[in-house]
Amino acid sequence: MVSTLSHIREIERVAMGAMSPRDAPVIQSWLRCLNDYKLDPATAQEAYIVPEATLREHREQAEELIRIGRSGLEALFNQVAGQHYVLLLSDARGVTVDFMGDPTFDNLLRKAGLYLGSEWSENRAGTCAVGACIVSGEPVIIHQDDHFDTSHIGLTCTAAPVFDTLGDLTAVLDISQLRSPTAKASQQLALHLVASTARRIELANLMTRTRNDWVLRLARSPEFLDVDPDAAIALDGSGRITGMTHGGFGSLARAMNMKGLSTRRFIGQSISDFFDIEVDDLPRLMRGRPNGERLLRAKNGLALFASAIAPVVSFRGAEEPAARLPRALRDLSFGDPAMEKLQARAAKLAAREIPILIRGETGTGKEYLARAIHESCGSSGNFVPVNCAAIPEHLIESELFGYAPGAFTGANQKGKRGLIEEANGGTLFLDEIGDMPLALQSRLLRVLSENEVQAVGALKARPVRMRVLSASHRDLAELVAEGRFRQDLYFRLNAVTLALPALRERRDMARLVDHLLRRIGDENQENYRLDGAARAALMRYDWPGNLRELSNALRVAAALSDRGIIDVDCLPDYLSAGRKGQHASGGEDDLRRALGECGNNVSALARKLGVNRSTIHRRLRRRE
Ligand SMILES: Nc1ncnc2c1ncn2[C@@H]1O[C@H](COP(=O)(O)OP(=O)(O)OP(=O)(O)O)[C@@H](O)[C@H]1O
Repeated sequence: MVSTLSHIREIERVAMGAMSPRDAPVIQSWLRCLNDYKLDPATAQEAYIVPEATLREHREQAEELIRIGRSGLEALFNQVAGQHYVLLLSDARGVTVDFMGDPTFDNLLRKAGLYLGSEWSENRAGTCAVGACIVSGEPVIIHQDDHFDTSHIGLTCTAAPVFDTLGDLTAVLDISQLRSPTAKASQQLALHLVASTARRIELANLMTRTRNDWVLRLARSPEFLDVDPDAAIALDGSGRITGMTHGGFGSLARAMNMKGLSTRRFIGQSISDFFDIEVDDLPRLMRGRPNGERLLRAKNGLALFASAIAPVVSFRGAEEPAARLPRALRDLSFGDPAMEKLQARAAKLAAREIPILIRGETGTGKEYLARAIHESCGSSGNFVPVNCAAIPEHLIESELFGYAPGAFTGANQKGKRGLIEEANGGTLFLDEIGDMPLALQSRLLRVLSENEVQAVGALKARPVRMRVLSASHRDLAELVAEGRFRQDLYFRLNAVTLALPALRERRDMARLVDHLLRRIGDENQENYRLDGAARAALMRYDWPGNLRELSNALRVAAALSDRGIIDVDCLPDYLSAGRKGQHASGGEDDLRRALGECGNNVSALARKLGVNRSTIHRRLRRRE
């Protein structure tokens, strides 16, 4: 094996621009380690295993992926049985959420980081298969001293990406060995195995998530059409593409001479834009017909075998589970599996006084969900939202706890009832709870454990009883680990977590858009309709501002429409131009630039981005 010193020297030579016989992805990753993450090849760092609470959160968020990926992992593990391979399934942040390895080597594997909870992001671990795959989105072999960090140069690791149906990287499947032959070519079979398992996981994921849609399986050879197709596409009732297996469709798109591999470009477009079929032709491609008849042709002439699977649940059927939900929780989603699961859990929890932590990016509807839970619980008290990030720090205490008459100079003579008391008998919704100052966290904890509140300057505490819902877009477990959030309060608020998916992850986008348009139409007593190009632009966009941004964009579009027809000109410029908008989830420098463009007016920027003012303030503060 290569010595540590010669490895460091080689990386230094590459940094100086020397030619290297190594593969391009390895060199690119080394340069990222040096230039972007400022890693030092001379400083070896052992594999990092995240704390147990963090692992639990990552696993909870990847619950469905783990379930779907499991059988793929098991099949692959059986294929390589006896060869001392270890399989890791990591999430998009590089944390290993599922693992399969020989328990005899447990200690060695854990030390090498080939274990549950190990973090293989490139900026932490240096060049490694999982990290390089996350950055490039391509399958990759990182063999022995391809690794950047000398701690890992004994390992061989091969990884393939797993994309969700909309084309976002959602996981990485990795196959590794502690010891292997010196030649990198020895891992080619591993590369093939891991890539085909990733393809199957993508297919299984598509099949689970698109129960209400048609699925069109495509293969270049008729024999594999029903058992192992090259790719699959999901289509809604009008023939619009709602999802696909990314890896498989990417290679078919190449064969169809379509430039640009991003499958996002296809979402929302009609199937007849790419193939010589209409939605009405799908039944003739169903199983049972001879394979020879199940042919379709791409626009460039490429012939493919196709097998269509009808929606498992009809649209009417899809409404049945929703009908069993309390009214307030019903129109939260329209066939998105993750949201349906969340709605069912929320309905069960609504009736009990269990504290719930709602997680989700800005604008995903955390407050909307909290209100729906409150309305479903049958209490007659108030719903009192408190945005902990928006209230200035010196006012939070008196706002929340209230104050006694003459408690401090400038206070109202009669004193003031705090928001906690306002919520007595109802629901207190603590939004952005991660921004609550530490000193007040202790006081809040006391209220929750003792069911009484003491106003500022008051001699006696008053009894209160309410349900507490809280929300954060930040990782509270991380704040706890950093000592910025009290662990006891975290456990008290987080009896259970409901995680709202980002809009770009949702599978019911088309129906959600129709629902929001219907709602806007009811308010304006008008009927709105999107033309094909406008709908495609909406489907393609990333929606960093989530539901708030979407709902604002539709409101503006409705106002600009002619006789209710919404075309691309009615959409915000950043949508109709097809570029990604400048948005609050981008870098803080982008945010400063965007703020400058709005004349440093935070309200104007918040309106433009479709987020709350507090979100902008918070992100700017984080930069300071
Ligand atoms: N399921 C839904 N159906 C329709 N509109 C929704 C839904 N969820 C949220 N919205 C709308 O989206 C906007 C944002 O929702 P909300 O304020 O609840 O998000 P949030 O996650 O709490 O945002 P923030 O992180 O900025 O506090 C609101 O205008 C709300 O009415």
